Amino acid sequence: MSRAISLHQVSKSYTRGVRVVERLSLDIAPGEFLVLLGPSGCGKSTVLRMIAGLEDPTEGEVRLDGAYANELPPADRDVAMVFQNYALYPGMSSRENIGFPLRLEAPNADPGPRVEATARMLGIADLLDRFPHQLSGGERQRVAMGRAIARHPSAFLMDEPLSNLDAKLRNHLRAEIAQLTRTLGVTTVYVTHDQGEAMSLGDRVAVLRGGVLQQLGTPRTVYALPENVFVAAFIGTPRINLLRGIVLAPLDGAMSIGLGRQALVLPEPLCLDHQLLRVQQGREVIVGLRSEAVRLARPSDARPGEVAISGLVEHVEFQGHEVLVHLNTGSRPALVPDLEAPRAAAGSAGRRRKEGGVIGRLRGRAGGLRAGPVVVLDPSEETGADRDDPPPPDGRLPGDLIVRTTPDHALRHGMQVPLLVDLAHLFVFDQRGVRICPAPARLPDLEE
Ligand SMILES: Nc1ncnc2c1ncn2[C@@H]1O[C@H](COP(=O)(O)OP(=O)(O)OP(=O)(O)O)[C@@H](O)[C@H]1O
Repeated sequence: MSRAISLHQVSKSYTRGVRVVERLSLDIAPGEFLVLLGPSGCGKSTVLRMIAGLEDPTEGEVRLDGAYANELPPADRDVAMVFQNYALYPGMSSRENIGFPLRLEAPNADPGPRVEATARMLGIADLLDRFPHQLSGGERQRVAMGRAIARHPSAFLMDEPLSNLDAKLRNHLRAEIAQLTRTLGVTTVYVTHDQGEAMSLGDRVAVLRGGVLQQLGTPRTVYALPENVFVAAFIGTPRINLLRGIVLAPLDGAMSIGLGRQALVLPEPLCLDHQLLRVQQGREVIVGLRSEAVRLARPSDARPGEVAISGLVEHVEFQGHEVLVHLNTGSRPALVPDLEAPRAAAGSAGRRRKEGGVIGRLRGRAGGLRAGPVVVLDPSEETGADRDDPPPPDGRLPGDLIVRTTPDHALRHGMQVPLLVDLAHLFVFDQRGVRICPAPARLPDLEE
């Protein structure tokens, strides 16, 4: 039997007053594969542990198949957990490790047939008599999966089960997990900070930031219609280009979005999404362009909906089948604080110092957003650097725009190249980081 799992307004505090999960509501259908995705420390494991019964919610309800389950002991929840560190008993063989929970459940039954059937399913039948120290990482994780599967639980809870493995094995086991959970039809909640893993495994992905749900949707939706700049930046590689822009909507001329030294001129007649941007006239916004939204081509090659800008080649990253070109277009990048990991220490000190500055203002505007502002419009205000010469965010190479292209372009540092931006792939976010183009599905009531 596969289980429905619901969280209703669930919050968790370990320390009084500090919520690591904030009013989280999720409905996971029987047989669904749901991925909890977010950066380190955003509360993913805590959510999983509350579903498993290993942590009590401070507020809210956990429901299993619709029934209130906050007080149900872990052993009565019929869920199996798989951990990052395998958690195998070192003194037991694979056979004993896989059979252990079966012995606990039914001490008088012979676990042998189920252990062997599970091992065959996972391709580890020949490893049953080995001990954990005689197994590779991938084999250990298969045994750990076997221990979870053999019980025939009604849900799997997996906490970064692949993160200790090398990239090749990770991809391989990822495909196995996808196939296995589909075959078994068991509800699975899977925690990861790896967006690629989330996108390839999940029926739906729940993106968390600072304990707050940012978006819940299919991989396709969170990629194509991110609700805010954090989701846009967290999902997709290379990371979406985020540039500071200003909406220019003169009464007597073409509407455009200024990007520092250049502008995106919005083609007439304006589509509905661009018409709706008119109310932002004069306001700062964040422009999001994924690498596939921009191509290296001359203005004369423009297709309908494409507008021309240009960029100076700063760096060329050869990737074999494609090339990532880092360009300087004369615009300023916008930062997403939680994702600029190497900056964390200096950034948080800077944040404290600048509480009254732009961060404070943004925090104020963000209102109830406990996780703080989603975006920092000006990196120089974060770093205290010279406004005219903002350094590239740490961990990123110079340039404000990364474009993907084929390896046949002969590109050199310092070349000026023509670019075409496909406005069908234009994202615009407001100063709080909320997506305003494409327009949100439900527009606010204009009477409000
Ligand atoms: N037992 C605990 N006592 C106090 N604080 C805790 C405890 N467990 C977790 N936390 C804190 O709660 C926050 C969320 O932790 P959690 O492990 O859920 O995050 P995560 O998203 O799973 O992170 P990671 O990907 O690094 O495992 C963190 O700030 C963490 O330090």
